[in-house]
Amino acid sequence: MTHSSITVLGAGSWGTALSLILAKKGHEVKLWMRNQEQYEEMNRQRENTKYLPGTQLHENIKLYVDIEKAVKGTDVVLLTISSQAVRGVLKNIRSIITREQIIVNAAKGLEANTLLRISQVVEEELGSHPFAVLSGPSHAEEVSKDIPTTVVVAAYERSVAECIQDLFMSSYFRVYTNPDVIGVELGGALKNVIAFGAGISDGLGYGDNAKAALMTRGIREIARLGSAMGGKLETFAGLTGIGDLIVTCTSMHSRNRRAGILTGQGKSLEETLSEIGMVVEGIKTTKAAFELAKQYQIEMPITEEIYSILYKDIPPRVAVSNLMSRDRTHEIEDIVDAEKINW
Ligand SMILES: NC(=O)C1=CN([C@@H]2O[C@H](COP(=O)(O)OP(=O)(O)OC[C@H]3O[C@@H](n4cnc5c(N)ncnc54)[C@H](OP(=O)(O)O)[C@@H]3O)[C@@H](O)[C@H]2O)C=CC1
Ligand SMILES: O=C(CO)COP(=O)(O)O
Repeated sequence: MTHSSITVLGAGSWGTALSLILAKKGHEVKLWMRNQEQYEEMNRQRENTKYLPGTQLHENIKLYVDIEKAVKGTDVVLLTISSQAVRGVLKNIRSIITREQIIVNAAKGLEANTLLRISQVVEEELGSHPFAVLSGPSHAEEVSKDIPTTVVVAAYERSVAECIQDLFMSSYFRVYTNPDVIGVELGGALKNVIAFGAGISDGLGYGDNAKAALMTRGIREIARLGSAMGGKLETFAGLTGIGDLIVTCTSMHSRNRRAGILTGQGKSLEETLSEIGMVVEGIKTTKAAFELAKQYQIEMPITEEIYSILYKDIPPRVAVSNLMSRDRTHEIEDIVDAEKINW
């Protein structure tokens, strides 16, 4: 196996877990963080006590606060900061990064003020650049314990997708490829909205029926908007769509779901975010998805109600009642013309 050097931008839970996979495979990892205190603490403890406690950092992981030193000369640059931070970080590396370095995005969100996918943000900031996106059902807490996990990598060029597939593949981390960059990006971002909703349902004390309803109707919303925006329907039935939806709607590791639970229990958004203390991508992505639904004229009732809870202070129970009292409809009428169905 040839060994590569990889820059990981963002030492949160995901950046640390992905660094561990790569380091254990013998790659040289340069893990960058912006915070000097975190850098000193992590260097001392060889552990990310804030974002991923309980896992020792592998010796192949070197820590950096100087972004120039972290980015210079590596083969791959992995983005593991929150989606809203990506543009700012890219601006800082614009004059350092070269076209030989593949950018891999692992953040799952949409840029709130522009409604752009991360690949579009990369293109705006760096122009045409080799790019891949890594997504799928993969909680950092489990990956860092070598628990079997599957993900998908999408890129415009097959060689780039396969290069990143080979980079990450291990005995416990299985990587599939997919040419559908738009679908993989949107699946990963939009599932956070539904996971937040699933959490609200749990916080209200509802049961498994309500959760199953949200997940099933939720994936339809994701697929409707995602395909209107250029993603392939099959992608949303895969790891980035239904796969990630299952894991985030059901796992207590999910920050989106946990934030939803606190919201359903009546906590304010401020209280919720301070209690979670980590990035909750679904909050900003809900707003972006709501606006995109309007732009593409796509019906997304669950997303609209979650938007109302978050941005119009509608009580969660009222939002549920709004969903349950919608006009009767056919289950698949948005895909098949109801008049043409053979009863
Ligand atoms: N955790 C997981 O299991 C998974 C997460 N993801 C995705 O990965 C992305 C990161 O999530 P995760 O690691 O969990 O988040 P965390 O909350 O654990 O960490 C976020 C990291 O981003 C850094 N950051 C935030 N803003 C900036 C900025 N402006 N400049 C530089 N660094 C910044 C934080 O640094 P600081 O401490 O200085 O604020 C921190 O290191 C998200 O998009 C998430 O959806 C995807 C799959 C799995
Ligand atoms: O995307 C994830 C797992 O696949 C992480 O989800 P959360 O951000 O909700 O924790």
